[in-house]
Amino acid sequence: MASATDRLSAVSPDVAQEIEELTLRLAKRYDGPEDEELLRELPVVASELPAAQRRFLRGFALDDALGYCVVGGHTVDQTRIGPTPRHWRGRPRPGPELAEEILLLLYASLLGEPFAWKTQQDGRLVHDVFPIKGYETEQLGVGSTDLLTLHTEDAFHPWRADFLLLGCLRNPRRVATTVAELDARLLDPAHVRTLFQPRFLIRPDDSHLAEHNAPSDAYREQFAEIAEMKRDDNRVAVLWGDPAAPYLRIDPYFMEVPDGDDEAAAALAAVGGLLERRTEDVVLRPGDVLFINNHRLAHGRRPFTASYDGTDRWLKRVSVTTDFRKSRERRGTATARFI
Ligand SMILES: NC(=[NH2+])NCCC[C@H](N)C(=O)O
Ligand SMILES: O=C(O)CCC(=O)C(=O)O
Ligand SMILES: [Fe+2]
Repeated sequence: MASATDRLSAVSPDVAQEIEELTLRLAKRYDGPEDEELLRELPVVASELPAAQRRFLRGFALDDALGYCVVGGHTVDQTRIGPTPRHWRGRPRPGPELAEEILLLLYASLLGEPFAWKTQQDGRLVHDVFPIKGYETEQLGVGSTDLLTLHTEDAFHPWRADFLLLGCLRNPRRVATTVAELDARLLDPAHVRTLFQPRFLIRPDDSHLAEHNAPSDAYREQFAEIAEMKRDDNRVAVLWGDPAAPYLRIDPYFMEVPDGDDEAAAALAAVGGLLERRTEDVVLRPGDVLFINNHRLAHGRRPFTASYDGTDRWLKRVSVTTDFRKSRERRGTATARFI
């Protein structure tokens, strides 16, 4: 078992203030989270983050053993960021929370390159996670009243994130993010063998649907591809890598097994059930950054009732890849960040 010190790192109030000064300075200098100059500078400026936290994250990434860790203690100026928005579309850009977005991007740059999808949140680099009216029962980050079921982020996609960062701006009613790591020793070896084989159908989750994005002709091709993948017979393995400590790729809500493959059905139920039984709650506080190893952790969110009065839970989300080349064919230019 990992000890709490492996999982948690906190910056002191003094250091938090220095970091806030840094990110506020950067927020003045750059146009927004997608500013090319900012993105180019990220790893250079990230050297101004405290050595202890950089070392902590280096261990998290290199050791590749834990599913998640948290760096906490950052300052979030509740007055400056303003009320939790009603929607991520139609907001001033940049928003008053640019400093917090930059903090996430700085941390992201220590792990790899931040990237995003043309088919999610109208092609933004930093996503919002807050409840939106009308989406209560959706299996989306912007849902609320239904449990957000355990998933690998963008599990359907071969170029899914290696790391996922969730930065908490506010969470007054202490709604938990759910986390589940896999201990494959607890699975029947026959199930493990099956899970290593490409016998599982997986489909894009609903956040990539055209109906959840503003109509954009520019990305017509990408949405058509998502629609095709929804229909496709895309068969993947759930486990891969080191047989003794396999990586995980799972989103049972959007998965099936081919008709008649009872072995695959039993194995998928077994791993899903194990993850559910081992699920823990992580309640993020403002100023916490949750780092997810997207090959080791399945995550989700407990159900809650939104108030839509500006005080709702508000997180920011950034995807990170350790290998930009694998998506190069689709990114137009070497520095383009949208797949
Ligand atoms: N099991 C699931 N609900 N998977 C989809 C997760 C939500 C998705 N990542 C979003 O941006 O909203
Ligand atoms: O709200 C959370 O804590 C997690 C959200 C999430 O998993 C997502 O947006 O994909
Ligand atoms: Fe997620």
